Amino acid sequence: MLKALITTLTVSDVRFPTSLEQHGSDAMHADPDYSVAYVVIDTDLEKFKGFGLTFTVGRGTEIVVCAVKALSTLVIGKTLEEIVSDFRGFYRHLTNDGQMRWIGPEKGVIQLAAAAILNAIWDMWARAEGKDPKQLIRCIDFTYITDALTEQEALEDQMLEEGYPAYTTSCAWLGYSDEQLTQLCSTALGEGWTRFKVKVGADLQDDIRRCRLIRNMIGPQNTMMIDANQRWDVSEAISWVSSLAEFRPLWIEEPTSPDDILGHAAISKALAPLGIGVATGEQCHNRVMFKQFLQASALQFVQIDSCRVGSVNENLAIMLMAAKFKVPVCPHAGGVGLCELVQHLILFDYISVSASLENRTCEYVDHLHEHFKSPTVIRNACYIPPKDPGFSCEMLESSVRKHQFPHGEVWRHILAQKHTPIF
Ligand SMILES: C[C@H](O)[C@@H](O)[C@@H](O)[C@H](O)C(=O)O
Ligand SMILES: [Mg+2]
Repeated sequence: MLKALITTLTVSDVRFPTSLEQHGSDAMHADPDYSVAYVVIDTDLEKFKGFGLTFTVGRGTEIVVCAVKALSTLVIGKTLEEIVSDFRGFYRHLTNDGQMRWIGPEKGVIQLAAAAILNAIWDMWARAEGKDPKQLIRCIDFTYITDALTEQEALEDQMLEEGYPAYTTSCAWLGYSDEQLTQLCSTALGEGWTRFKVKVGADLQDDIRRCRLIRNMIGPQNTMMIDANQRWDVSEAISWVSSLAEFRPLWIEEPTSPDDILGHAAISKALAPLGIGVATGEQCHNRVMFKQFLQASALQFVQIDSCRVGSVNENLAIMLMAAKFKVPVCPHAGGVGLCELVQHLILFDYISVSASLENRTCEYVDHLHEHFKSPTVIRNACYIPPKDPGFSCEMLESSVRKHQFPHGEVWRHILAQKHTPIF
């Protein structure tokens, strides 16, 4: 299958009307419609395809779709073997095209588009190799090295049996009422969740009330994180979060502009005595910025994202740097398909890089998994390793068809109700 020649790349604008119920809402994104630019790569081998996506929150997905189309010219006509035998070279070919790099480089829409394509290539490669977690281990001859390597097998087994610890963001989106918070939090507690993220940043009194409600429900032993989605200036972040310190959040996520590395460093320094760390990464453009965040001690939790940067290739670099700086990786997930993708990265981080669960947890959001062929499996608030070969982001054809924007039946109906003409 490695010999397969890439013949076509199609990309669709697929949107889910999550804003209707305020799912995903935060202090900066009041009405997200969770969406993807969804990529399908076809080859000259019948039925051998790759599936990839990048996540967006609605309007603007059409621009990412355009960027994917522009980049597709760099992929079509190559064999999978050509790509993966010099994957570093291909990565640079895709992200450093002499003309297209001007609209990046390695940031913004063009970077999201590169991620969608690279995710699809990784999916193809994993399918070609038929990799499942056990198969990788079965390739290794452990003779004479078991004193050094049995641990790795044990880590693998532990993941297969117990899974990777997750936290939930589904209980406390900013647009949810207190009644919803209470009901969702009590259901989550019943399901065994022990870590809960609460959206903050729009109104301090609301935040105090909501954090108190959640802390009272989850008790002192469980973990709470808070997420401001870039809402504050640096000094405002420090004073606002200090007012929430009594609720003992583990971290404040995205307190200020995602580009302000020194600002994050100042916030980290000010909040350290309160025992509150800074987490960021879901809108961090690339490995260079992560390098500086780490060098400046500007974050205490690295939130890699499987679509914001250049797929597995770039996330491997970020995970290895995080390990070197001894900062835990706690990926950003949720949206559409992010949980499906990022679970692969976090398992790699645990089994091959960090070998530690200390201060580590991966985000989980309980929306839209039903649209995937191999949805994530959560057991006792842990990600259970996926068994199907691939990158787990193949969507159901019927879901793609119905949610295509603007002509799929779901959107035709919504736009007709709003009397919005379909362009
Ligand atoms: C608009 C989105 O739902 C964000 O609020 C979401 O990604 C969030 O920051 C998160 O950490 O899950
Ligand atoms: Mg966040």
